Amino acid sequence: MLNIFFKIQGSEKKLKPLALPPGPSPCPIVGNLQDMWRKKPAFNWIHDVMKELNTDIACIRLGNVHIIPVTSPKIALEVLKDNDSTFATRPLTMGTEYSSRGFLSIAVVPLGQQWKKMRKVVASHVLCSARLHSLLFKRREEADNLVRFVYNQCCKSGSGSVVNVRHAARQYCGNVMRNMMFNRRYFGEGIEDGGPGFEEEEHVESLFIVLQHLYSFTLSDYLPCDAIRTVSKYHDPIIEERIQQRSHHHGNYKKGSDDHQDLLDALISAKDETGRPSLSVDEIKAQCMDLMLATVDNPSNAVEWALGEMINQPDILKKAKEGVDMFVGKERLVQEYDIPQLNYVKACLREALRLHPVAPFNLPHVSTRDATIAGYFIPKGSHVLLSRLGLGRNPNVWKDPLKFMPERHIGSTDHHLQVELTEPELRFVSFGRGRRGCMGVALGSEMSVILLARLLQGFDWSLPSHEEKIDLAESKYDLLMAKPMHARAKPRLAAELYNQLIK
Ligand code: HEM
Repeated sequence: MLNIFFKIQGSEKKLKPLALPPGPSPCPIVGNLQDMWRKKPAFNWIHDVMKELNTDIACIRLGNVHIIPVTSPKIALEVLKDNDSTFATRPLTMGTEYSSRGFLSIAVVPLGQQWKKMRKVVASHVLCSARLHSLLFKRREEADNLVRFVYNQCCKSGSGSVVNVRHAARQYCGNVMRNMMFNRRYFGEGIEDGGPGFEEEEHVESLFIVLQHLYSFTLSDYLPCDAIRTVSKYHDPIIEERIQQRSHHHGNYKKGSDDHQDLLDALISAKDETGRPSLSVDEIKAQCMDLMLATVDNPSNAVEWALGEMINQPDILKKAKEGVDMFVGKERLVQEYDIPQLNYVKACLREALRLHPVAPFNLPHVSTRDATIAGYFIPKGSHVLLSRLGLGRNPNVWKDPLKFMPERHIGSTDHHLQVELTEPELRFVSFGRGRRGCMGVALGSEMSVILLARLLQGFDWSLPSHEEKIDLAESKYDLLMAKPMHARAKPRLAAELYNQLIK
């Protein structure tokens, strides 16, 4: 059989064949492609196959590529901890090549000099704690705007109004990143009540289309191209204009004035050892796209699911609200400096990230050489997919895995005092770990906690009339809630607190 790798074992120098992980037998040439297409969505088929074979690691052949899904933390750690450097590159796809302008940015770029350079520039100039700290006021503006936007919807009716939580959450994420990156909330005129205009709707919607298709198993390279063009249509003129301005004001652009730089300024003004700009115009454009894509989906999806689950379990909702009231009170709005106190809110978010990940798999990790994982042969070029779904819902790891139970994250061994959203033990995937781990742990955590905490503190949430439960069904095609979550919001703080947000 072709798929067997012979390994010389110890001093005996006996040839011992290592097998590939178990999997459905592949047809010649196309492998398992036909099976997978017949049984869409692909991730369901893959998880069904693994269940049938009773395995936490499998091998699926798509054409000549070995896809290796993994559903146990032990094996996941073997990949991202013990063999991190072997599995640190990404697949080459048309979609990712296009979205990164020819592999110029970070997240989807294969391991190499370009990835290294961009990761270094972004780590030291863009996502460093000094920069994030200096842009706190922008995140605060957007946290206020979120409350204002929801409040304005409530004011339309005395008993509270039904709010589209998905919409509010996604727009908050888009606003935060637009404000931090481009120093603006709106590409166009915006809307009086704090909500998005046409441009912002189109921007955020296009980001989600790109994300949905980046590594999908379907041949959908054309759809994301349109969406990428739409995002670029908004970003690129701002980037070009800013680069021009900065080159005109070169003389006045003092180093000491770093304080008010937004992320775009930070990218433009980054210098290499010789004092020349580190990044080309294309690299800046690609990196802005990359950061925008990386920011919007996880926090908004986690909060939408968390709040839906919490409305269906009022005890949990009450406990989370009481937590915020106890540490923050009702006299002022919750802020980032409160986050260390908000352990129960963070436990709810961890639970949402575990049970309702935004995507079935982590970003793919491709091996740069042959390797052995869980005693199986993993050939060079394999795509290892840590299953966010399989890990987070693994019944050998989690009791009642399908139940939303934030308590499971409180006081567990590695979280004595502080609940964090990170999960380095990979019992579920939140930010991953290792050299391809998420670069936005601090920002992503802050955004998620503030988004949920502001919604909980600012409003009493309940079911829309005539509904007995929030419908927590998943979409047929992915892991999003089948329908955008709608719930009734009623202001619960003094009117002055909301009114002072109205600009
Ligand atoms: C709750 C929010 C977030 C979650 C759950 C999350 C999760 C992840 C995950 C699972 C990965 C892939 C890790 C891997 O390949 O093993 C990743 C990669 C990445 N994330 Fe995040 N992320 C979040 C927010 C952010 C934010 C706000 C930023 C930046 C503004 C960001 C920037 C990145 C980048 C640049 C990568 C690619 C790293 C690389 O390939 O070298 N993320 N993130």
